[in-house]
Amino acid sequence: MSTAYKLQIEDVSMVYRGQGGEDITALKNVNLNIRKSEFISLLGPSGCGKTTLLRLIADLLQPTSGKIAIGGLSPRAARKARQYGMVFQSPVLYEWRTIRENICLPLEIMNKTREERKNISDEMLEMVGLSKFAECYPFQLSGGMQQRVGIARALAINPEILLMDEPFSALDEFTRNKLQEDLLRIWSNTKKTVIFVTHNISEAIFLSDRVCVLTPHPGILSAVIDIDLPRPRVDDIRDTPEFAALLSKIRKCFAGMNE
Ligand SMILES: Nc1ncnc2c1ncn2[C@@H]1O[C@H](COP(=O)(O)OP(=O)(O)OP(=O)(O)O)[C@@H](O)[C@H]1O
Repeated sequence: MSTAYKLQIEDVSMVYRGQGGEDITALKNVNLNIRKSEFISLLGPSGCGKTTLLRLIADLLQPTSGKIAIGGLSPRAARKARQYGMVFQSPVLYEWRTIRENICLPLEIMNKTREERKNISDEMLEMVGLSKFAECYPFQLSGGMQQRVGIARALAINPEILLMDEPFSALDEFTRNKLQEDLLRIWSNTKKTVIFVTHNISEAIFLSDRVCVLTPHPGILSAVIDIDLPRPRVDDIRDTPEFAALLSKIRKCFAGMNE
C-alpha cells in the first residue's frame, strides 16, 4: 500500500460468530483513505458497525478479511508506537485520583519523569480549560468537564490519531455543542487525525471534513460526504442554509433504511 494517506482501510470485512454459531457480518468490504490531520466522522444508526471499525483501526479487533495501514504500519505496530489516543462515551476516570493524576496515568505507564508529567499535564489541563481543577477529584466535576479530562488524558501521550467513540452522546445539548466547538479548537491547534463515531447527523456535519455514512445489515460504507463549510466553525453555522442542505443530503442516505 502507498503511504500517501495517514490511514488506509482496504476492503475490510468483519464477521462475528453469534451465540448460536451463526455469522454476523458487522462490516462488509469497507474501503476508506484518510489524510493526515483530517477530521472524519463515522455516522450511522445502532448496529451499523461504527464501533467495530474503530476497534479494528485501534488493533482491539482483527478483521476477518482486508487490510488496515497506519502510515504504512500495521494497527499493531501503530498501537505499540502509541499512535492512538482513545476517548469513549464515558471517560472512565479513577475516582480516587485527582484530575491531574488521571491525566498523568498513561504518562506513568510510559515511565515519564515527575517533571515531564507535571509539564505535560499542565499543558493538557490548560488546553481543555481545566487548570483550576487540577487537584479536584472526578466527582467534583460535571459530565462535560469529565469528558474534557478524557480528551486531555488521550492527548497526553501526543498520539497521531485520536479515536473518539460517541464521546458526547451522554451530554445535554448545550454542553455537547460547547464541547464540539472546544474539540475543533483543540484539533486545529494539535493537527491530529481524528476519527469520530456518532449517530448524530448534525454533530458529524459540524465537526468533520468528511462524513462517512454507514448503513447496517450488513454494515457498508454507503457514502462519503465532503463537508465544505468554512472553518473555524462556530455554533451559528448550524443555522445556515448550507448546513441545512447537508443535513438533508445526509438524511436522504438513510431514507428507506430498515432498522
Ligand atoms: N462481540 C460481538 N459478537 C457478536 N456480534 C457482535 C459483537 N460486537 C458487535 N456485534 C454485532 O455487530 C454489529 C455491529 O456492531 P457495532 O457495535 O460495531 O455497531 P455500532 O454501529 O457501533 O452500534 P452502536 O451505535 O449501538 O454502538 C451489530 O449487529 C452487533 O450486534
